Amino acid sequence: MSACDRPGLLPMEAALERLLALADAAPVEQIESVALVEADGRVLAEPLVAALDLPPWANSAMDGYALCLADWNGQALPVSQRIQAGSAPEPLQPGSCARIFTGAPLPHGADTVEMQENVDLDDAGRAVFRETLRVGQNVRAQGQETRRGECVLPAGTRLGPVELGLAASLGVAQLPVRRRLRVAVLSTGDELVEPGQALGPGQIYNSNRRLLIAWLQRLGCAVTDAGILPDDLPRTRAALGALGEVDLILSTGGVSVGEADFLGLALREAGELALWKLAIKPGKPLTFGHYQGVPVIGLPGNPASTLVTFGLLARPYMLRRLGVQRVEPLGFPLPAGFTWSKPGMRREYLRARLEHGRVVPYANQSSGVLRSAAWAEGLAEVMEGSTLAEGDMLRFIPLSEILG
Ligand SMILES: Nc1nc2c(c(=O)[nH]1)N[C@H]1C(S)=C(S)[C@@H](COP(=O)(O)OP(=O)(O)OC[C@H]3O[C@@H](n4cnc5c(N)ncnc54)[C@H](O)[C@@H]3O)O[C@H]1N2
Ligand code: MOO
Ligand SMILES: [Mg+2]
Repeated sequence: MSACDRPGLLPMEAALERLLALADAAPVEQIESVALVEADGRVLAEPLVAALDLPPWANSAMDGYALCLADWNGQALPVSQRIQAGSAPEPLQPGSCARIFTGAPLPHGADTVEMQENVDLDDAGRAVFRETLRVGQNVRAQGQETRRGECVLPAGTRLGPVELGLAASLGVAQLPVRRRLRVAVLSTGDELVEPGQALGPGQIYNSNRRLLIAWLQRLGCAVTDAGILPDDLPRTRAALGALGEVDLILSTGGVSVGEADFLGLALREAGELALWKLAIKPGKPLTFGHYQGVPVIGLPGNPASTLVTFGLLARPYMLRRLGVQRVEPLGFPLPAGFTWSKPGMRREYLRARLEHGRVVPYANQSSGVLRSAAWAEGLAEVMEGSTLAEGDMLRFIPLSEILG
């Protein structure tokens, strides 16, 4: 029996497909204009079209001498002007060359730049060109990077340092972005206390809350911290109903089959439990539903399960709601540095790192062990039903690809 055949266990692709379809059906459409300095991590709402050529004028790629090669007879040329970046040159005097520096505008009439290392100055201060020259060498033509009117970034681009630099290079000071996704974070569990407090009997510190809030902030979300919810059905209902205007409720814990797992129960009772048991490990009891019309993603409470399901399912869902098209991490193939002899029913995401070019998993893969992810550099994907010998290829998803 494969994982796909196993009753009630949904394969990863099917779960993601469903989540993305739900996201497509509930897009965040509002747009706001933000200064570039505020735009890191936000999602571009309209295509960015160049309003000017880049570069705006031909300029020199080297420190050296600019000349008109067509008019040159191979003789030493007098230096008729000096052009620094930021200056406005005179047209090039016929029969002369111009001293020029990197990024300075080419004077009208010049078509070629020779780097200064290949030029000598004779006793009369004329430039002697030692090497063969080629028309256009070391010249960055106007519009060679971008022509006015070209789309340089499509709508739905997630803005990062490169995109912001590109927008700045085009003189754009403000960008239209989708408004922030408003996410409420709920931690469920009677056993949870916050760091800084004393641990009572049976209690543990709430780690998921900090993990998720930091991650959501990196994702550009507006976060409502809804604190800790006790394992109690009436209070779960009340808390879910009191979260105000949010686009998503993200909870951890309380979604498995235990008698104290009330999140799933509250959603089922409201008639809006949509999901699922997934064929992935960790992360099997991921839950999706709505509460009074607001989407709810119930992440499994075990911290490594929270990490994997948020990174591989909730994060893509959230980005898609903002209009990002490619939302899944790509990862890349790498050879396994371990063997896997027992094919599993669920696809496994091992917290792993690279050692000597091979993927090595953390020794303790229990889904309660968050330390595994702090040690790891990525998630090693072991497909359901498969075995691995050392050197077999698997997909490695760097944590850096999903953490942000
Ligand atoms: N009989 C079964 N029991 C369990 C199954 C199952 O199929 N049958 N699935 C297991 C799997 S797999 C997972 S994953 C967990 C998921 O459980 P829940 O999502 O209901 O989460 P809880 O039971 O509330 O907590 C699980 C675990 O994680 C700890 N936890 C919860 N929240 C936090 C937090 N904010 N910070 C740190 N640690 C947290 C909690 O104390 C538990 O140890 O269910 C299995 N059981
Ligand atoms: O599927 Mo659970 O998340 O392994 O512990
Ligand atoms: Mg439970």
